[in-house]
Amino acid sequence: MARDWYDLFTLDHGAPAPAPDEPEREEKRRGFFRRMRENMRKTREALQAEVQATLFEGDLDEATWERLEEALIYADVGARTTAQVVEELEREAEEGSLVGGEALSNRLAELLAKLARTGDDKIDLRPDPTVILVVGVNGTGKTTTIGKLAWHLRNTLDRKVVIGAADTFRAAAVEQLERWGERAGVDVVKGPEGSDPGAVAFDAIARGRERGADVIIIDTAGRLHTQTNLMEELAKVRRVITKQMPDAPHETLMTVDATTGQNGVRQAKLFGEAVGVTGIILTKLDGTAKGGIALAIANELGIPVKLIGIGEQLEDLRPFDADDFAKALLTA
Ligand SMILES: Nc1nc2c(ncn2[C@@H]2O[C@H](COP(=O)(O)OP(=O)(O)OP(=O)(O)O)[C@@H](O)[C@H]2O)c(=O)[nH]1
Repeated sequence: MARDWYDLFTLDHGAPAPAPDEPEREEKRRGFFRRMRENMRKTREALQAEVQATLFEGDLDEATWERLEEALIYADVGARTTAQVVEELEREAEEGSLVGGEALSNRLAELLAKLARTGDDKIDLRPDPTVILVVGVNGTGKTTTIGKLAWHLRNTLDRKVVIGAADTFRAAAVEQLERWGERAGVDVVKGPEGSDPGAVAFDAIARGRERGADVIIIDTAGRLHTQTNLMEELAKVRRVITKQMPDAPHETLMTVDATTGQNGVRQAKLFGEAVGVTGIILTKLDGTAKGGIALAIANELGIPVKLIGIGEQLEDLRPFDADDFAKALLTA
């Protein structure tokens, strides 16, 4: 059942985070799953009708597989990923190992989950302090996601967190972070408006170390005058961090807005090439019928999705679990 916050992070000596008692944890995981399923209603309903029409009703012929492919492509699972999954399902159905709509749709969920699992999908908090760089295009939910992540690190895992407000391009982003800082009980380090983002990142790490922070999260700009400027600036922030701590940043997370569909896949590719993204945070899955993009990013770019956003509430940011995600997409 649903991966939770305790599963996502690797803590001291590889030990999992101290979690609540199993029954309480299990209850929370069930709650997570229900909420995810409910909030991803748009994608689920769009897919479900087609899965019902293709796998549960009528014969399995050429037209069935084509219609299923169209439905998955519409849900933004991506052409390559869709082709792989449907080909495999068709092959297994022809061999006779899958009989009936339920067996077929369960297998479809399994195949989708398999493709959505890629690379290391945990976040290693063993480096002391752990530096997490967060990048992503404006409006994709970067600032609010950092706030929620800081809240969970502080309040669910009892980690000391410092946030560096290196999005010096947008004053409102700094204010937003400060509000989150107060709410989560974590320090926010900022510079004067328009100051050098590298300098803010540098100060945040220095301050975090002085204060004995376990985790330092660096916010960055999502828009500049040109895209080239932005990529250069992000690469520079990264270099400043590495100069100060040779093995940092330990994690570079990128927010991608699920409602932007395949455009999000292109963004992830671009940022990945410029700053070496190690994990995706896919936001706004609640507002789209195209939630399949999580599968396309993982399978086509080989970057693991580590967190998903399924709404604006604090509890709507959660660790990504490929099996649960596929189930939430396909089960009635
Ligand atoms: N429905 C929904 N809204 C979200 C989710 N994540 C973030 N948002 C909302 O998206 C809007 C933009 O979020 P921000 O955090 O300001 O985005 P940002 O990427 O930091 O944008 P800049 O600060 O402009 O770079 C806010 O209204 C958030 O509440 C999500 O998972 N679902």
